Amino acid sequence: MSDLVSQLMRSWTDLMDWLYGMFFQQEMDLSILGLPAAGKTTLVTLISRNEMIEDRIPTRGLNMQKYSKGGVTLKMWDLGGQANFRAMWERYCVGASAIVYVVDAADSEKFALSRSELHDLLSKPSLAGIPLLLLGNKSDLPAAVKSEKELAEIFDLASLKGREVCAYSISARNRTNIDITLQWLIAHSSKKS
Ligand SMILES: Nc1nc2c(ncn2[C@@H]2O[C@H](COP(=O)(O)OP(=O)(O)OP(=O)(O)O)[C@@H](O)[C@H]2O)c(=O)[nH]1
Ligand SMILES: [Mg+2]
Repeated sequence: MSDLVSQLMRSWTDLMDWLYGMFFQQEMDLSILGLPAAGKTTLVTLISRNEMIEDRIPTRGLNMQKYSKGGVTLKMWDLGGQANFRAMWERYCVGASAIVYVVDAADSEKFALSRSELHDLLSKPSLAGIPLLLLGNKSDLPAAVKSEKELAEIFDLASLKGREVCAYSISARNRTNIDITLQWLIAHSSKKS
């Protein structure tokens, strides 16, 4: 009986999501950035296809994958992290609803470089005011910094003024905190019809 009730509730929620989507469809462009091997493509593939990719294939240039729920479609622009691709990060962030900056929270040797790339990017006047979500990925690894407060300190997020800023500890591999990540993106991205 309770199975039937929960199934009916799910169908009702799906119907409401679909109806809402028919009338209030919104599309958001998200730029997913970070140093090589931070886990950007892994995360984006998990969100859009619910698949965990194991092969390490560095992104050359960019690729785009979508995720839709209810009336919201997230267009996730996954940009390559190698030095020669970083030059185009700014171009793909202009006009974005939010910037998602992924760091390998277990690779402390790269924190300084990752922080300076983040701050260089966000100092561009063309990107003023765009919300930032910093994701400390690979929380499944023992060496990972898992405290969100510590991540915010390491990446000096307090100095970023004039925009929404948040940090979450996640694991794309273990699917940890992916739900709150999606909630933040949907709630904090500026709305575009
Ligand atoms: N342990 C662990 N490994 C992960 C996690 N997410 C990604 N990885 C691994 O990290 C490596 C790099 O992942 P990618 O998603 O290709 O990294 P990327 O940020 O897209 O890298 P570029 O495209 O080169 O900029 C792969 O071997 C992934 O399997 C995670 O949450 N935990
Ligand atoms: Mg990639």
